[in-house]
Amino acid sequence: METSTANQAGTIRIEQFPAGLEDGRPDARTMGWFEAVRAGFHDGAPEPEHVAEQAAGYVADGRILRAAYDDEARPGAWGTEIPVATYGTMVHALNVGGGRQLPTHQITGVTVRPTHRRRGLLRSLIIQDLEQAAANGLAMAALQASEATIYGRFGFGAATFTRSIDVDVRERFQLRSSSYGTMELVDPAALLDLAPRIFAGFQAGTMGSLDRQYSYAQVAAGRWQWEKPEPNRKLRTAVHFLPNGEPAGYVAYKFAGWDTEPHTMKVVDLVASSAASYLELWRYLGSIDLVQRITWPMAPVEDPLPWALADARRYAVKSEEDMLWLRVLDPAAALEARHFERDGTLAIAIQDPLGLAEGKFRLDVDGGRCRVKRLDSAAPADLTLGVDVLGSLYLGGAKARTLAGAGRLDGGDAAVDRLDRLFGTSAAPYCITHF
Ligand SMILES: CC(=O)SCCNC(=O)CCNC(=O)[C@H](O)C(C)(C)COP(=O)(O)OP(=O)(O)OC[C@H]1O[C@@H](n2cnc3c(N)ncnc32)[C@H](O)[C@@H]1OP(=O)(O)O
Repeated sequence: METSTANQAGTIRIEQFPAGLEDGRPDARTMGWFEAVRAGFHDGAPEPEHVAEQAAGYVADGRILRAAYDDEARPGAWGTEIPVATYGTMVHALNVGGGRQLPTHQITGVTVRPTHRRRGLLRSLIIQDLEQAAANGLAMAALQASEATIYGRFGFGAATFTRSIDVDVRERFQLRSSSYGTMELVDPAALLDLAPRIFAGFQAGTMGSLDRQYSYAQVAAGRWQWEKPEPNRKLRTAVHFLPNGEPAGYVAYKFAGWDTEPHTMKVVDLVASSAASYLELWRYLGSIDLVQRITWPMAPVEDPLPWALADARRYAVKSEEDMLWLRVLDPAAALEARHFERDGTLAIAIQDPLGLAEGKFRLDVDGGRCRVKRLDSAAPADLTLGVDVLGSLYLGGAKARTLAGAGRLDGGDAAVDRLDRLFGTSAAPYCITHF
């Protein structure tokens, strides 16, 4: 697909194409996209020995790439085949509670060349893409934001959060519970098969989790690093097996080096399909000799670990960050897909700067299922909120009371409480998939 957009940068040609391989190499458009996206995130030029594997990963993910080209050649400038803006999408399942999964439109790899920034290129790309995703029947879009100030204007709200933690594992590290099942150090290669299997258990049981793309099993297996498809020889991996022999959790980790004080083990990936497995992974990490600290940037905000420790002060939260941002494209389909823990009724007015989710809707929740009816514009609403606020509320990761206090939604106290009761979840949503 090809379109043109006239913006303050002049006429820019936008193309949309699937990530592609030709004779085992990225095709020309995919290669140009790689060049541009790496420059956009301040990485070096793509390394010839890596691009084929990376492109194969993109193909496996079914990624669709968008690229904006400025065809006006200037002497010595980067070739016109290298886009001035990049944008990528793929679709994976989002756990929306009660084990239900909602196909979700993921946006990634958004960059605009410094020479073309702030001329409306991102705006053109994202509007075109969101409209297309909605027309294709996708009810939800998601991204992770490099800066918190960019995507609210396009209807995205922060929906899940994670903690970066340091755990002191010197002599006093001890769990209150007795051990369960067995931990085994395994060859990282075994994770190629085990990691997706274990993650499937996590995905099925964790509201807010997004299914993972191709690169995750490669990283857990030590075949790739996060930054590039190059083996990670420092990686160690251990698996938790239930008493019946089923693999239920894994941790991939690497030593930070003897020069790092305190001596630190960095968790690269940690996935547990149950709370018990989660604690066994930590029991294992805490038992590694010569290590004084474990670091992990993806801990849950409602983390059982400090409560499981004999000394909770071994556990320090270094920061808490937004992780998944959600954008409702179709309110009726998104809300009807979600599981609700309580029944109730509410009429909401949604304001959407792009018009996609604009309107008034009545929510009737019965037995965990929501039925949504569109109301006419004159109908009264209990609450008025922006579509970005709905994105933050959707998984229960933010409370209406908090957002009302911030002046982000309009309505009486009783309606705000009703929304919180309706959308409340027994566990905070949790996503450990970067994309
Ligand atoms: C999902 C992801 O991939 S997140 C990664 C995002 N990419 C990066 O952080 C890489 C470095 N940054 C960039 O490449 C660019 O600056 C981008 C992609 C963030 C913005 O691209 P641009 O083409 O300059 O944005 P564009 O001109 O369309 O701006 C659209 C609106 O967003 C605003 N905006 C753009 N970037 C930013 C920013 N970094 N902070 C705050 N506002 C911003 C603009 O002011 C404009 O506002 P308005 O239309 O409401 O007046």
